[in-house]
Amino acid sequence: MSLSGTGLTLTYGATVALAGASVTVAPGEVVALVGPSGSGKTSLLYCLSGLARPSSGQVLVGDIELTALDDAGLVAVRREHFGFVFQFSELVPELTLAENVALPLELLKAGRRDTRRRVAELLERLGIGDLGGRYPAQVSGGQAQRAAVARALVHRPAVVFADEPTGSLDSANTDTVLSALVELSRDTGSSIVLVTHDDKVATAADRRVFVRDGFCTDEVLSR
Ligand SMILES: Nc1ncnc2c1ncn2[C@@H]1O[C@H](COP(=O)(O)OP(=O)(O)OP(=O)(O)O)[C@@H](O)[C@H]1O
Repeated sequence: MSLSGTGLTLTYGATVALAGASVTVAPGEVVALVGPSGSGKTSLLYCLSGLARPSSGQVLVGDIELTALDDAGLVAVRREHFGFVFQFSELVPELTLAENVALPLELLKAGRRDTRRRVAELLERLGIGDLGGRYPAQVSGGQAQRAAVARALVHRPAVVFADEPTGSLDSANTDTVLSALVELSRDTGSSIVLVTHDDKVATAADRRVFVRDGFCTDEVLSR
């Protein structure tokens, strides 16, 4: 599914976070949003993913107009078509890693056996196959972030949104988490929209989109 945002604006009181930003992400494409601090990268990611409503502009996911949906419609699209990875893994502390990874499939009412198989396969591929029974507090930050990547991809979403997914990791864990995210998304055909300050992470993307003063366009980027 392609994803596009057109003419997105977002204001917080007197602060203009987005000033008419436009970006299109092709199916399977990995796009890094880069730019100075406060330029609007996270705001853009939030508007594209339905975590925030733009003040004006349009977001299309395939032929679904995200910006026209009510809250229940937004939740349904996010559950089925999107996956999320944040800077700190934000796993549910009361659930084991395997239970955390299974959550998106359970919300979509997937069968129990398929869920168990898919969760085990992903944990294995991420090198944490033996940690499925542990709770988030019992694993390292890098291991928790790998589980967060598994959770974002378990339901084969159209788009994974990742806000500083390696921002809290050392360089070895950054490499592991980043390559897992990109490789697994190739398998599932998911596109990735990621916000990063790390040049190495941005280089792993198919394309970089420069956000400045709440603005970006695909034309500027392709220069
Ligand atoms: N919840 C909020 N309330 C008020 N202002 C906000 C809020 N979120 C963001 N802003 C403001 O909107 C602008 C864009 O912020 P945003 O977080 O999108 O930038 P960013 O490029 O992701 O920054 P960083 O790289 O520092 O994370 C900034 O001026 C910021 O202070």
